[in-house]
Amino acid sequence: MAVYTDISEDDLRAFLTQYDVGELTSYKGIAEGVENSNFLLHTTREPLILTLYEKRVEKADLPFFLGLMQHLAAHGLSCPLPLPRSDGELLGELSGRPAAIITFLEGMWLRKPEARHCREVGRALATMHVAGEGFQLKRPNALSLEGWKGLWQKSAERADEVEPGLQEEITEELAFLEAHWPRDLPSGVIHADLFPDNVFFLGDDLSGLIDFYFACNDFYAYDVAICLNAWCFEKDGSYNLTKGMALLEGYREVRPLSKEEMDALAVLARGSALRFFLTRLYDWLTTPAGALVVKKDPLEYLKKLRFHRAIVSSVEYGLAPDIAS
Ligand SMILES: Nc1ncnc2c1ncn2[C@@H]1O[C@H](COP(=O)(O)OP(=O)(O)O)[C@@H](O)[C@H]1O
Ligand SMILES: N[C@@H](CCOP(=O)(O)O)C(=O)O
Repeated sequence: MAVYTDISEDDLRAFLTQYDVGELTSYKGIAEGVENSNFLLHTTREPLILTLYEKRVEKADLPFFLGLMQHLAAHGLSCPLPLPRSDGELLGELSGRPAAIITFLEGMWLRKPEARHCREVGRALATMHVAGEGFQLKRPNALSLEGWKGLWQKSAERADEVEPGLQEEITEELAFLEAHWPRDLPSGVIHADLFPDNVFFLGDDLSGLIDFYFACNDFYAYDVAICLNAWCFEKDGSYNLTKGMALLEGYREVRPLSKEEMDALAVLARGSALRFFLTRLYDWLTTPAGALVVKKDPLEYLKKLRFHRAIVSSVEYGLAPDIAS
């Protein structure tokens, strides 16, 4: 459960006087998520989500995230909208944390997504990439090569506690990625964390995307690689080619992938696997026992990383042989 910061009813009521949302009738902490504290608010009008921004979110980045949601919603993507306060600001403060209220998105995330859902996700990801064009604010990806190195320095010494030999393996992987990371692919605003828990469905229909708090400017194909990792592997660690094919086809229905992007998929997937491995490893080693959060397993991403190392052609991800190399 991710509620790092508690709120009192009095403080919440005082906070809400700055918004035109009706009367608060109830509120509760949400037992999901990893990064921030989220609360579901019921009012005499519509349900709302209150988010208190926590450790990994820089306050200076919040105008980017909140402005992006407004931009994407205005350009045809289904996603939550931040509510302005009576003074026009999107951001306030509650219990000593930066805080915002966003609209409630109907739907549920899928515990067992199937290939047809992966196709929808591919389409939605490409729709987001297209909708993000023209968004004026920029945010470099803090969790790309330089960020990985910083995270690794904080965990390297203790990595072998998680699996013997990890220190050497990850150090070599970082060196490989530094030498082979693409320099020039089509880029723009990416979601950067489009995992199943951030995509809502109503029945089989995708109802919207949430959690834009890792969004940044980076290669579009890197976002595709993040989704392949997050959606197309089975619990036993195997890659599901049918899901990969569906996700890539869905994406390409909305935004074409160039040959350069397709050729780069394996290295981007390695980088993406390393990125989630490193944040999970850091959290694994540092989250205090008893914290109200479910820690995610870094080794799941180590297995994915090893899978991508063995890829010789992007056909293996599900791209048709005539367009893959
Ligand atoms: N706009 C929203 N509408 C409905 N539920 C939401 C919304 N935003 C967050 N939630 C709920 O809160 C949970 C955690 O949100 P998320 O943004 O993923 O948190 P975190 O950034 O901490 O990972 C989601 O799984 C969902 O249940
Ligand atoms: N998706 C990341 C963790 C971030 O969690 P989220 O709740 O913000 O999606 C991972 O799986 O490591």
